[in-house]
Amino acid sequence: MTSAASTVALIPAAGSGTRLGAGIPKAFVDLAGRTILQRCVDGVLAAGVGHVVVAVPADLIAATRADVPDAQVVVGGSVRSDSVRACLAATVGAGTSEPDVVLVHDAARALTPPAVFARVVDAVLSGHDAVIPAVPVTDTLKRVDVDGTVVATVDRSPLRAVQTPQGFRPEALARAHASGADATDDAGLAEALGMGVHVVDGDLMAFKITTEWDLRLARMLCEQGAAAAPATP
Ligand SMILES: Nc1ccn([C@@H]2O[C@H](COP(=O)(O)OP(=O)(O)OP(=O)(O)O)[C@@H](O)[C@H]2O)c(=O)n1
Ligand SMILES: C[C@](O)(CO)[C@H](O)COP(=O)(O)O
Repeated sequence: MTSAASTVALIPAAGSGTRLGAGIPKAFVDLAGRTILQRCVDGVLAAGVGHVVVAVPADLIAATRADVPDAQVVVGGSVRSDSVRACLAATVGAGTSEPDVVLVHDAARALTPPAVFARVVDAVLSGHDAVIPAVPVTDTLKRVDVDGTVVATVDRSPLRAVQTPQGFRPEALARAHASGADATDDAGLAEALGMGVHVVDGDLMAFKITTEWDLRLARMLCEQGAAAAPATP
């Protein structure tokens, strides 16, 4: 990552993890001896990010401050976009000196390699307002109706699965979130305003821990010491 640049990472970690079904908020689930959130913050700091802001459920603020003492901790919202806005308000909107780049990174993408951070940050510094990492789609995709009948096979060649960290110039991210709208990712809010969004290569190791299967895979990778090794798409 370009060392002279100042970078802030906003980490939404306030989700409940319904699809994982662990009985506790997903970011606080054990991942081979550390929580998912701790591993995520470890990765963000190892990538050279200067300041980290984490949004968590209100009742886990104190526990999070103990778990990730190097991070600023704020209360998240009821949807992901609200949690990102809570992080934004505590940093970019709080009158502190403005960073060169703001990253938004899911706690649930805990094993993201440093090279992905570097590609995203470098692309923002080279002049893009908004940058996302993405990987090609590898399965055949079909549109299916509510009765379970195939409507069409979709051309997958232009499609990409989008990951985080997503990188922005601070002003661009603030503008994207100004409406208070919700979207599945931050770039979606930028797109809705007509901003250009630049795509760089993601990495399979940046997968999102969403289901029990993902968690098993992440635990195996950590136990094998593979978490720091990049995996190409
Ligand atoms: N109100 C919310 C919802 C989600 N997130 C965060 O956004 C990231 C991506 O969301 P996802 O993986 O879908 O997490 P959950 O919303 O917890 O999962 P689920 O939909 O299965 O409940 C996660 O790091 C999650 O903690 C958040 O900060 N605040
Ligand atoms: C932001 C994201 O990880 C990009 O793929 C994704 O959109 C989060 O979606 P989720 O439904 O909240 O997991």
